[in-house]
Amino acid sequence: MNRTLFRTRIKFCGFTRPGDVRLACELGVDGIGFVFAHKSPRRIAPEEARAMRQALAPLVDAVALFQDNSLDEVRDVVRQVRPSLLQFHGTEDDAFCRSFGLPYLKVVPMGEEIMAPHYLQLRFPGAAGFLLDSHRAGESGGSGKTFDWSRIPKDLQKPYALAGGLTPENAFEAVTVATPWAVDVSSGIEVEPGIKDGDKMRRFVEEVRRADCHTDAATAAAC
Ligand SMILES: O=C(O)c1ccccc1N[C@@H]1O[C@H](COP(=O)(O)O)[C@@H](O)[C@H]1O
Repeated sequence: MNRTLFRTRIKFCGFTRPGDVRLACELGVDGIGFVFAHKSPRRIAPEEARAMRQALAPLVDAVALFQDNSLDEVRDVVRQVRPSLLQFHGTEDDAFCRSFGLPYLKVVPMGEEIMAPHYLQLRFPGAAGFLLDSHRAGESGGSGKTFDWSRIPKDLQKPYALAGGLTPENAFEAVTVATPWAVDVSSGIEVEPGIKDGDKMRRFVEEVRRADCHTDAATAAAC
């Protein structure tokens, strides 16, 4: 991909407080994630997410994150929260993921041997993109652990978001090494699960933008 003028998209995930959502939007984040996965310490009720959605700035995606939630649970979130993007971390198949009529990201667990890219494409033809996270299939995401970025297949046929253990300290390297479409972070910008740290959020965005200027000589000249 020609990365001149390219800007790595940033998603911050696992919000529980409207003030954190407002600050993330002011920092220029592209997506705000709300977690509905049962095992997560960041899990919120649809009613809470609905209230927090009001804090989103225009043109910022509200992302609803699930991990093997039931059809009715996802439907209820879609109805109440009106997310613009869904993110599935579990064993959901393409038919399930696309049945809500919204674009979705399917998580690829990088904690084990991954499917060949052409097979991923065949399994999830309806996915808007993939999200590469460090856990193994069946384990929870949001682990705060990185994986070996050199294992990312070169020929993924859709845009991908890089996740797993990203922090302000490694965001620059992550973007320059992996050149993802987007980065997604939860624990690396927190004081504790669900409680975001304003300074970490700001430094994370700064580091991604610094990397965007660095990855292409022409872009660097413009930055
Ligand atoms: O954030 C969670 O609690 C969570 C729970 C279940 C599945 C995914 C979860 N979060 C996602 O996990 C990755 C990486 O998170 P981290 O930065 O390593 O903490 C990211 O996509 C989160 O959206």
